[in-house]
This record gives sequence, structure tokens and C-alpha cells, in this order.
Amino acid sequence: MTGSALLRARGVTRWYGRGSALVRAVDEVDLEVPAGQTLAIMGPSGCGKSTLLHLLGGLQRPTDGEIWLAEHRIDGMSERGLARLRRHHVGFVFQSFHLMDELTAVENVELAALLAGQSPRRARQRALDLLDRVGLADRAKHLPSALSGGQRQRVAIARALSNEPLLVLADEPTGNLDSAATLEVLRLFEELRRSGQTLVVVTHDPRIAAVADRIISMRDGAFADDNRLVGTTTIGTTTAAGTGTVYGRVR
Ligand SMILES: Nc1ncnc2c1ncn2[C@@H]1O[C@H](COP(=O)(O)OP(=O)(O)OP(=O)(O)O)[C@@H](O)[C@H]1O
Repeated sequence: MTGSALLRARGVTRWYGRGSALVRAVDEVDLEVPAGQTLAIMGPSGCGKSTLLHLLGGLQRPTDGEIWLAEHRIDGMSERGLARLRRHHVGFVFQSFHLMDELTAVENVELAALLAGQSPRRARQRALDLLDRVGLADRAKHLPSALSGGQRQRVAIARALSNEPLLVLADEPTGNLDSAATLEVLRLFEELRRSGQTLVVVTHDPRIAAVADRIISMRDGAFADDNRLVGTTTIGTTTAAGTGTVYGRVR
């Protein structure tokens, strides 16, 4: 496959189960995400958003199709290769934070940096810098249990950035958060977008989607709409299944 996009998927399909329980969760998806783009993926429950995100980040393998992250072809990569790719090049943010309960905020972030091969000194400094970036410098020594949901998710975002990832993938990052905490995460994503971080976020929350450069709506494992947003205008809309929702953003 050719192309200069950072993330490329061609004909990506993922089946689950067998026999009468066979489900085609992702159905021949083609996708190109240029470096620096913030992409939101939306759609009804069960339409395949999380599965697609997992495939793009090498957490699962496609049944069919090709996926490239920069020069790395990740479909069909060995478990070891995928683990290395995730450690070095991908940052994940999950709905339920997935922090280590017995480690402090700074240790959670530092651990990911260490696993990505940074020296202990550099990993500690990077972790402190990232906690500062997400507004939690004064919470570095706190355990996750002593942090609010929004603060935990900000630690998780700092952790996702600790390996200087090519790509950050977020799966329902505000799904467990109240409105105020959602705003904290939203501001952070807005800052990430401005910094040029490539970001793909699966969300049901139109407020999160509204900070994206582009919103794809999925239905039944495939793309129904692909809206690229520039300021408050929508361009390059491809609509396979009727009129899509248009989200505006004021910059
Ligand atoms: N491990 C699995 N085994 C079998 N079927 C699965 C598995 N994971 C997901 N599915 C099915 O694949 C389809 C897509 O699921 P997926 O979780 O990707 O959807 P989603 O859009 O992320 O949903 P939600 O918004 O509810 O999280 C669904 O029909 C789901 O039931």
C-alpha cells in the first residue's frame, strides 16, 4: 500500500464468533488519517467502533485487510511485534482509565515511559512534565484512589503520551466522567489537537467530537458518513447512508 497518511487501513474486516453466532463487527473499512489529524468515530452501540480502534492500535488483529502505522504494517504482525509497536508508538486512553492502583500518578506515567525504553531519569522527568501538562503537578504523589475520575483520566492521558506516541487512541474517554470532568478532558484533547498530536477518539459525546477535525459515523461495521471539519464548515462529505449529522466548531 502506498500513501503518506500516518495511519492507513484498506479493506479491514473483523469477524467474531463462529457458525450461527458469527458477527461481522468491522466490514471492509478503508481509512487514511494524516499526521496531526484529530478524528472522532461515532455511531450507535455495537456498530464496531471499539473493534476498529483496537484493530488500528494493534490490540486485535483483523480477519482481513491491511493496516499500516507509518512504515509499520501491523495486520499479521506477531504478538511480540504488536506489543513492541504499542509500547513505542501508540498511546491508549480507555473509558475505565486502567491505572495501576498501587502506583502513584507519577509512577503510572513513568512506568509506561520506562517500558518504552527511556532511561529512569528521563522517564521520571517526562512523567513530571506530562503531569504538569495535564494540570496535575500537585497530584504526582497521589494514588489513583485519592484522585477524582477526571484527574484519573488526565493521568491516563499523560501516560498515553509518555512514549511520545505517533498515534493516540481513546475509547469513550469521557464515558465514566461527569460533566465537569468531561470538560477537563475536552480541554486537554483540544490542546493535543493544537499541538499536532494524531488522535483517534471513539465517543458518544458530541462535545468531544466537536473538537475533532473530522468525524466519521459508523453503522453496521462500516462508515456511513465522513465529515471533515474546517472551522464551522463541513467539507468533503461522503454520505453512503443518507444525510449525516454536521458538527460545527468555532475556532
Ligand atoms: N469478543 C467479542 N466476541 C464476539 N462478538 C463481539 C466481541 N466484541 C464485540 N463483539 C460484537 O461486535 C460488534 C461490534 O462491537 P463493538 O464493541 O466494536 O461496538 P461499539 O460500536 O464499540 O459498541 P459500544 O458503543 O456499545 O461500545 C457487536 O455486535 C458486538 O456484540
